[in-house]
Amino acid sequence: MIERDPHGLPRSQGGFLDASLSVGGHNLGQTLLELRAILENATIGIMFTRNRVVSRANPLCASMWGYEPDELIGLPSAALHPSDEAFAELGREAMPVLAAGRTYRTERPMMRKDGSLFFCRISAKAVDPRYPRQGTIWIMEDVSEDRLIQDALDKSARELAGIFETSPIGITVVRNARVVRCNRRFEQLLGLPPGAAMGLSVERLFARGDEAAALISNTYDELLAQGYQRGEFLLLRSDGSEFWANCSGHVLDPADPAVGTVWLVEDISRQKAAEAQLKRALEQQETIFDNAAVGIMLTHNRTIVRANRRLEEIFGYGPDDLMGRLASVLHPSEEAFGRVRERALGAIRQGETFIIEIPGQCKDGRHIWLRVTGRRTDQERSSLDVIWIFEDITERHLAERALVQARDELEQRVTERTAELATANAQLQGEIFERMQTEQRIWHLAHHDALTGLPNRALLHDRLGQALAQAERKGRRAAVLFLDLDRFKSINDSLGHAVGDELLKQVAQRLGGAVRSVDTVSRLGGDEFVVVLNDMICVDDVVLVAEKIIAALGPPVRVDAHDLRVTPSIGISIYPDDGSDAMQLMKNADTAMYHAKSLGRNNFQFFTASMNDEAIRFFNLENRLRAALDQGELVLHYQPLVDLRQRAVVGMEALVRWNDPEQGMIAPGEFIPVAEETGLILPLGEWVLREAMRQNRVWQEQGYPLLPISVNLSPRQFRQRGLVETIRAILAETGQPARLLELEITEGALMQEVGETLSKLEELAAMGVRLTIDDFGTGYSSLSYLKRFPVHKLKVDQSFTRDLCEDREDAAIAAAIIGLAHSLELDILAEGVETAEQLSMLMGYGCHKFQGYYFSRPLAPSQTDTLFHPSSILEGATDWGLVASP
Ligand SMILES: Nc1nc2c(ncn2[C@@H]2O[C@@H]3COP(=O)(O)O[C@H]4[C@@H](O)[C@H](n5cnc6c(=O)[nH]c(N)nc65)O[C@@H]4COP(=O)(O)O[C@H]3[C@H]2O)c(=O)[nH]1
Repeated sequence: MIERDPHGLPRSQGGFLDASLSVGGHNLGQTLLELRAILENATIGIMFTRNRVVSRANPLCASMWGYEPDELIGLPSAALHPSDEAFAELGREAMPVLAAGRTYRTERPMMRKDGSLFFCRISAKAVDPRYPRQGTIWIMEDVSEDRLIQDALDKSARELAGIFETSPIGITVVRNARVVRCNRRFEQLLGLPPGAAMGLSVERLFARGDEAAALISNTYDELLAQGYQRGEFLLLRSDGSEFWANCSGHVLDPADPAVGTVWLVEDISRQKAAEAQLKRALEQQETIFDNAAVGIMLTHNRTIVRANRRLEEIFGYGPDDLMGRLASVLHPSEEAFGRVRERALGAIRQGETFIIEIPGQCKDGRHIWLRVTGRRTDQERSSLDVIWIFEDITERHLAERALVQARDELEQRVTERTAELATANAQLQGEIFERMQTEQRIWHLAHHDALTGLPNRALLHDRLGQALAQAERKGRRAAVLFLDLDRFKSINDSLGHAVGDELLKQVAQRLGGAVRSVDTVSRLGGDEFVVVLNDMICVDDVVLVAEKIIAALGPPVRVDAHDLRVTPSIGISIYPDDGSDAMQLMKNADTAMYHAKSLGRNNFQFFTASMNDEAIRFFNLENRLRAALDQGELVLHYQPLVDLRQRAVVGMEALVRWNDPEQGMIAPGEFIPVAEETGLILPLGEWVLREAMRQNRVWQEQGYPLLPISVNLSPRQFRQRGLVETIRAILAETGQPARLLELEITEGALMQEVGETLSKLEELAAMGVRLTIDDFGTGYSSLSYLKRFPVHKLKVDQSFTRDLCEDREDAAIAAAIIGLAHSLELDILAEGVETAEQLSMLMGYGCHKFQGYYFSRPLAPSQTDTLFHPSSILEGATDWGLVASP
């Protein structure tokens, strides 16, 4: 076995490795010795491995790994590595290279014996690539220190690169006036794409190209002299726009300026713009200050340090006169200034704006009014700097004072006027109240009957309209009761208006008591009343009310000393059966009322269609009568008035007839009431008067004896104004003496408006006209009046004559009337005498003058034989032996 040294080489002493050993002529021993010397003294580690075990290593290797030289030989190669994985990785990388006979190079961490690591640069090569088992030679170098330096260098280079690339400031390295390096920011500032700045001439970067060269050379000179240079330059972007840049440059190596310079480039366009803006603002502020329309003043601790032109103008000072003076100079007095200052200081010290309106004093002593605004300009300093604004409000102040004065005056006037108005208003209120009361009175008067206080026609229509609307809404009925008091006219005529009025009042009260409060009782006028019954469910209810009314009016009405009996005739129309509107219903109720009257009074009648026909007939009759009057269809018949004692005709009564071409002769009973109601009686009556007088003249001219003619005067005709004049004119016209005219007036007509009647009768009597009371006994006559009236004759109404023989009461009345006439020394005539019995009885009562069919019917004027010589006169005279009497 060959003895080996710690490096794995055969030991020389006592072995084959000595200088004498030679092979093939080479001195092998010498070679080995030289090799050992190399290994032992090499400054790099040399190691041989075979089968992943260290087979030989020089001392440096041992010291590098911290082993004793002997300890390395035979050590597995893996023990030298930090881990088995690191060793395996090296193997994977190195094996292919070594097998290819090439040198494998690497730098890797290795692990010392003590576990510490060091960095090793390695070169390895196979001893014989053909025979891997021959092993591998490894050249090792400890590069840990280099490595640390390099790492530090790399780190700082990375940090610099990071700064370089992320810097918000453009950075460029310039060499020979060209950009040799720059960061992205630098390119962005110039508007260049990445890499485009490289190699650019510095001159190209400047906006003013012509100035660039001089600028650059100056800058460079200073840069080189100081090693540092800073300046603001106007640079040019690639798109032609310009920007201001702050550029600071450093020489990279002052010892060798040729290495170049580094420049930091910052865009200060905004800053420049802000500066320009600030400058402009200051200039503007200055302009405003100088030209402001208000006075502006700056004070420092009460001293005026600045004042604008306007302030000087306001106070009448020259330019800069106020500078350095105390602010009190602008106030009327030191005390006034002190007071203002005291008030202002609190607010101003707290940084608030102080506003006040005060008087100020001009240079010439004149006082003006000012609005002063003050505000502190130095918030932090201990001294007090204040800006004051002065507005001259003298004119406004004066105007305001004038206004206040005017307002005060106005208020005074308003107060006075208000008082006046209040008085006027109170008066007005009073007047309005009075007027309202008057209006209410007027309304009441306009809508109520003055006598009874009942609703009048106008209000009735209103109420009726409401009742109909209500009935329609509820699907009920309403009734209209038209009520007329039978024989009221007679009472009125005979007992006077006062009695009649009182009677109507009491009737009104009784009617009101007979119906419900919701119903309406109204008076149309005269003795006509209308009752409206609301909300009637059936016609039977209406019957009940009508009966209630008749019952209510049943008991006699006490007026003065009279017990008056009035009975109603009631006509009823029902809504909607008898008409859909107020007018129709009223008309139909009226018609029904006439029907009730014609049926004997004191009863009620519902409207029927036949009644309506009757009304229509009445209407037609009126029209026809009017035409008849015009067309001369009226004629007069005459009936003789006989005096049996004289056995002579002592007068004629004119009775009108209507000779209708279609109907023949119509009796006055049919058309006189129509004429009376419509007013046609006035022309008709006048015609009768004229015709009667004319006929009498004709008879006189024919030789017949002079006889008075009796003419009927209807009540309306008698009341007619101008009646006396008309009669006088007719008598004159026909040439008849007044004593040949006898006027027959009914009792009722005479007893109306007694005073007027009396004067009219007296006028007629004075004229010579004779007056007869017709139908005596049917109305109410006051004996005292009878005595006073210039009446000549009474006519016993034919109703008493008719039943004289059968009815003792009628006989008694006839006898009484005849007796009355005698006692009043009035002429007496009984009408309607048809029989000898009647004649006999009447003569027995002392009546000698008669009119009736017994002597003659009314005849046409041509029948003079009968009219002037009624045969019955002689017969009567014979029968009753009157011929012999005187
Ligand atoms: N049953 C019966 N009747 C007899 C008898 N004798 C006479 N008469 C009728 O009795 C009426 C008497 O006239 P009167 O009482 O003035 O009543 C008159 C009078 O009030 C009125 N009248 C007639 N003509 C006129 C006139 O010209 N003017 C006015 N205002 N009224 C007139 O018409 C009434 C009726 O007149 P006439 O139909 O002509 O009726 C007349 C006459 O024809 C008799 O024996 N028996």
